[in-house]
Amino acid sequence: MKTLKDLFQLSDKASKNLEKGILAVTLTNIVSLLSVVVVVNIFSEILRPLDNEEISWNKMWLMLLVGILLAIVNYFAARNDYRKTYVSCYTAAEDSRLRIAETVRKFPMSVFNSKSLAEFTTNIMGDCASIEHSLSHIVPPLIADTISATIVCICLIFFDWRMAVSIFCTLPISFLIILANKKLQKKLSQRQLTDKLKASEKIQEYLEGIKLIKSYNLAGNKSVELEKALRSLKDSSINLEMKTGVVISVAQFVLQAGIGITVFVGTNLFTGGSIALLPMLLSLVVVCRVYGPILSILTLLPMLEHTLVSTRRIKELLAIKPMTGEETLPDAYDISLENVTFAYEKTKVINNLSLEIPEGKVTALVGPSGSGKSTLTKLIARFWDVDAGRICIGGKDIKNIDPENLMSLFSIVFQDVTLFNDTVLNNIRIGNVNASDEEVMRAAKLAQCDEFIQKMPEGYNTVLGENGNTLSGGERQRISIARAILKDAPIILLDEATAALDPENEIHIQAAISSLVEGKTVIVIAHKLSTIVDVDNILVLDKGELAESGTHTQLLLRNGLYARLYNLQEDSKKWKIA
Ligand SMILES: Nc1ncnc2c1ncn2[C@@H]1O[C@H](COP(=O)(O)OP(=O)(O)OP(=O)(O)O)[C@@H](O)[C@H]1O
Repeated sequence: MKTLKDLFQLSDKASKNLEKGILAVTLTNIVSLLSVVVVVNIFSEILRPLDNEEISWNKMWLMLLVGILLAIVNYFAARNDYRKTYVSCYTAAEDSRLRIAETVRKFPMSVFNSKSLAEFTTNIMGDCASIEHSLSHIVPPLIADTISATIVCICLIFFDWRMAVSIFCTLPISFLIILANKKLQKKLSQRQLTDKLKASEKIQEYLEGIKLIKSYNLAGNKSVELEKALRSLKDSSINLEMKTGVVISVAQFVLQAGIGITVFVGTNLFTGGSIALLPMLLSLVVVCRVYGPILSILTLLPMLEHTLVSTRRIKELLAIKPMTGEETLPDAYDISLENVTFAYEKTKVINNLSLEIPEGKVTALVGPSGSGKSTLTKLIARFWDVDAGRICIGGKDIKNIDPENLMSLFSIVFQDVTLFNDTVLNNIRIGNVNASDEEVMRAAKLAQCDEFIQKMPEGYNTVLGENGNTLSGGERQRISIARAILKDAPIILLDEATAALDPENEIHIQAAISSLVEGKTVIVIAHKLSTIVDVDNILVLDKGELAESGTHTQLLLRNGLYARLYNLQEDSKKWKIA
């Protein structure tokens, strides 16, 4: 019952259609049982001459009319059943998928740390498909069959209670067998779906790491892991099917023993003269017709249990609290951190950090690897919420600003650039979806992209392919800068934009960045300290704390961590590969 409630709660629109669908299936079932009554009545009339009685043609015509009416009702009910059921199942799946996609967008990044991409894909595609299937193929027949079997049972009790008892006496035992195995069924379903998820993760890992696997000759090792996951999935799937199959078969066998009991009881009652031929025949026909829906209930119940796992996973996902905030955006863009502490899991990455980043100036973040530079920029953009302290922009605590609104204040150039399988024009337009073609091209020119884009087969209309694999690292970064220029946000976060580039590309990128940062509040994470010697302010982080701050000259004079890092880099320029 709880499973059904959960399923219905997933989509209001779908559940309304589903109710109509269920009503239609019930009607179809009842019509098909009534048509048996009509046929039996016609036969009993045809057999009358054997008892030297006259056929009642009035009754025959009435039965014929009822038969035609039932056929018409059956046609419309079946049509409605089909339409409403399928509309509702696809609506529910669409609603769930859209709700998940919408909710996922607002999740704090901590959720992505604890859940793999394969898990999200499984939730959005696999679990929703499972709900789709259960709403189209399990729930309507299950409810409708239960209603129609109950109605038949009640009618039969009034018609002849002895026949009713013989028809339904095995039913409670069959249900007990199914219910007694509910726990086992749940365990097996859970295991199979977990194995399915593991297999998806392994396939994704294998495909994503294919370059690495080839270069390190890991094909053997990695495919062993993949094979193991797939074998485990096969085993748990077979286990689930076999054990469920055995339980269902036993329950169905017990139920069908009722046919023999009905024949035995009916014949005895008839030969004993306590039941007429017609009611006895009717009971025998009904036993065959009503067992169809009951057998299907016995099969559908375990399948519904399987859906419960998917429904629960989707409910859990939708229950994750998104980041919220009601305050309006600030008018000023100076950034201040007050005693900020943050840990990804347990280890503190930012430790009681306080600092100021002035508006309209360039501030560089430097420090040894792992000192928390990237983390700090992610906290400023509210990808994560701080554990203690606060971060303010223009005096407003960012925890009180809706993250999506807040994002409009930032243009971010990440180290790894994501490109979509779309035209160059549309890939840049991600910075501002309302920008005209001319505006996109202007941003591309400022970001030094125009030259290489013009050389592409179809210029700005060239489709980049899967993640823009055909572009060089420098070209990807320039596209990313063009996006940021197009967004024209007041705060720029630059994450190592010039790392690992050849000198020519670096000159292009520096020119692109100069266009981007003009008049903005800029935070740049720099590993190449030579690129930031002229910036307004340098913040040196060490183990999540502010070690030093000042201009390049001030910091060199201080002869502390910055001076050490700078001198090390200057020395490393003299290194050669022997
Ligand atoms: N998503 C994450 N989940 C868990 N730990 C993380 C995550 N991202 C970073 N860390 C850890 O937090 C610490 C700080 O990482 P961060 O990337 O902020 O440092 P960084 O100074 O930018 O380093 P680098 O210069 O090498 O990029 C590191 O120990 C890192 O392993």
